[in-house]
Amino acid sequence: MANLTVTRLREPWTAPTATEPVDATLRLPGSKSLTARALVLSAVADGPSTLRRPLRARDTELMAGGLRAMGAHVSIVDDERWLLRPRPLQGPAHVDVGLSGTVMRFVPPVAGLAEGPVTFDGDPQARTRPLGPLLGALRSIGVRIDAAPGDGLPLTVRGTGRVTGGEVVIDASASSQFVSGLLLGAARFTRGIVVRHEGPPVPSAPHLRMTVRMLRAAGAAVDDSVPDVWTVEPGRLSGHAWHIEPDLSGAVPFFAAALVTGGSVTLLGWPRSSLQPVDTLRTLLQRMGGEVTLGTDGLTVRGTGVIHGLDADLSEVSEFTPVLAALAALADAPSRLHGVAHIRGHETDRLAALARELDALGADVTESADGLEIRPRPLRGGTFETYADHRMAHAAAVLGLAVPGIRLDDVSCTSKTMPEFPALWSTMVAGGGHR
Ligand SMILES: O=C(O)C1=C[C@@H](OP(=O)(O)O)[C@@H](O)[C@H](O)C1
Ligand SMILES: C=C(OP(=O)(O)O)C(=O)O
Repeated sequence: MANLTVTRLREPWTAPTATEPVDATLRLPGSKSLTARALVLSAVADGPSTLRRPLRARDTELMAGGLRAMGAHVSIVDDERWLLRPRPLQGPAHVDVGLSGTVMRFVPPVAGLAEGPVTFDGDPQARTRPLGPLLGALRSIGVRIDAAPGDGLPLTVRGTGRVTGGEVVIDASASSQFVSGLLLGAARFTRGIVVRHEGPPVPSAPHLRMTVRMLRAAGAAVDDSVPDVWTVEPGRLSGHAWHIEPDLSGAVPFFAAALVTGGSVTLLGWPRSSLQPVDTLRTLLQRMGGEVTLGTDGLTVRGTGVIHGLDADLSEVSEFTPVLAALAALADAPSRLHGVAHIRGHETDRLAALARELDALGADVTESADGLEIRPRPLRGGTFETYADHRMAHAAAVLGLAVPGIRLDDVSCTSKTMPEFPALWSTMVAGGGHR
């Protein structure tokens, strides 16, 4: 099966160093996770949906492209509004998953509902990301799938237009996205679905709550009252007007800049009640020395001139690990970040990559099975490899605020979730960023 992915051109970048505290008010792009779910739910709904302020980035364009390839009508009215009209899902189709966990885990269950074969492949690193438990679960509810040895990409879902559904048992400890993927299309399965997780804890609980809340908003009957069991009744989903919140994980490096420089960063457009784990981020940043407030103008983080070390289980918010590790390397005391064994299966093995790159800059880092111990030391500039991982690039940018001469081998990986990252970041550091 051909890999149709177009190779990205490497873009080296030297992270700008801050000569004064940042003071910025920014509007950031929409949440990747909310946009991905809104697209999938809209594709299996009965009527048209709109997405207000969605994320326009590689991951969500690939999601839209995959659904389009199977027949959904996705139109980008403008950057503020996308329109999705569901159509009968059909193969033959090809879905390029890029390096996106959401595309590779949310679309195959939906492809089971298509009539005809749907092939999936992605970037070379995508082929090493865990997928087997999801494919096994889908097979157990009647979906035919041919996959590469090791049960990963490239693969073909041989859709028949219907999925029987019913009860599945899965070990979702490698990724919460297995469960979210099974649930998102399940209202359309003949018998709905009961997903029962068996194994070490499922990470990323806030993302599972997001899936459940968005399914309910689309009209699905969902029961998540029993720990590790999720039930979606068969039924129709209605079209919905989705309002996409700004991306919290994408916001983390900008907030970190306030801590590193003793400055202030306000992100506009934060809802009072969020589907993302804002309170967890607030607690973590406060423990590291920041002041966090949610006001009428947005979410503001102020640095107080100190960065404290942090001992924290990050299993619920593992996406934050790279940037928090960068903060930890600049802190006034050692840190222990743990509970995140599964991020070895993210865009890259993030624990190994962070240990290697922080070490190369002079930090004293010990990698454990499920985390990192970081003992701050004076850091020096040098090349920082990003391993095609947007959040490694974010971590390097944060370090670069305080350490001159940090050169990223490639910053284009930030296009996965925020193509405007290098420009926004440079504007913020140069003293701009007011809107
Ligand atoms: O469902 C989602 O949108 C996500 C779930 C999490 O995945 P894992 O549970 O694999 O960490 C998170 O890290 C990822 O960036 C987005
Ligand atoms: C783990 C991440 O992404 P993905 O959705 O590709 O798993 C991430 O964005 O940090």
